[in-house]
Amino acid sequence: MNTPLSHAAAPAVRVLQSEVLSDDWYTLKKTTFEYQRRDGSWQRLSRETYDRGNGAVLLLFNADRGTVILTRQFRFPAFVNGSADGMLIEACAGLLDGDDPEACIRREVQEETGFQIQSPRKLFEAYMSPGSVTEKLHFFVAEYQAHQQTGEGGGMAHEGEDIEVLELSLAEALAMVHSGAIQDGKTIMLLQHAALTGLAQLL
Ligand SMILES: Nc1nc2c(ncn2[C@@H]2O[C@H](COP(=O)(O)OP(=O)(O)O[C@H]3O[C@H](CO)[C@@H](O)[C@H](O)[C@@H]3O)[C@@H](O)[C@H]2O)c(=O)[nH]1
Ligand SMILES: [Mg+2]
Repeated sequence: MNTPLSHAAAPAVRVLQSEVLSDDWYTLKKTTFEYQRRDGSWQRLSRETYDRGNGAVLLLFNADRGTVILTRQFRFPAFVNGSADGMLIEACAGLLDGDDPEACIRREVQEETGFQIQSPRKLFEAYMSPGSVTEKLHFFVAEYQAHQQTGEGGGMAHEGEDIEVLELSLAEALAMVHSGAIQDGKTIMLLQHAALTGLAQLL
């Protein structure tokens, strides 16, 4: 067994050829490259990568009430992969679209939930599906008070968004993770982080 740092130096990669397979919405490429294995030998590989940029996600919470705000919306990829109605419960999230992660998540929270947040706190960053999707997600938390909800949320109807805003206790949300009612990875990560830390210590 090796220590985690035994292959920490940047791996040697020689990109030989890259081909765009689809760029109708975001970009799917097929790239052929040579990778130097740990024993020094070079191996030719081919991988498809779907590049839709990076994203940000935020858990809105109220420590006094013990609650969180989540969203519920139709996700077609989940629908084609076994979700009965395709409706997923998620923390508010969006694609960076050229913004920095904090500006992005402020905008998305406003559009999707109607809340205007004060000071989001960055927790960590994570690759969510690194075998094929390039995306890195920036994780945030922010405390909310009822008076900060200045709009209805719901997302951008002209872009096809139809987002329901839910307020749940953290305990209810965690029970929904265990029952399978919440099946979105980023949301499970944030809820479990909140459970480990405790809502009062999240900020
Ligand atoms: N026309 C078209 N529109 C699309 C397509 N794919 C996405 N959209 C639209 O692009 C917008 C993206 O909305 P955002 O709120 O910015 O992103 P998101 O889909 O919520 O993404 C968040 O969740 C993802 C899934 O967990 C994350 O991957 C992502 O990083 C982010 O956190 C939505 O209006 C959606 O309908 C497509 O193939 N075609
Ligand atoms: Mg979104």
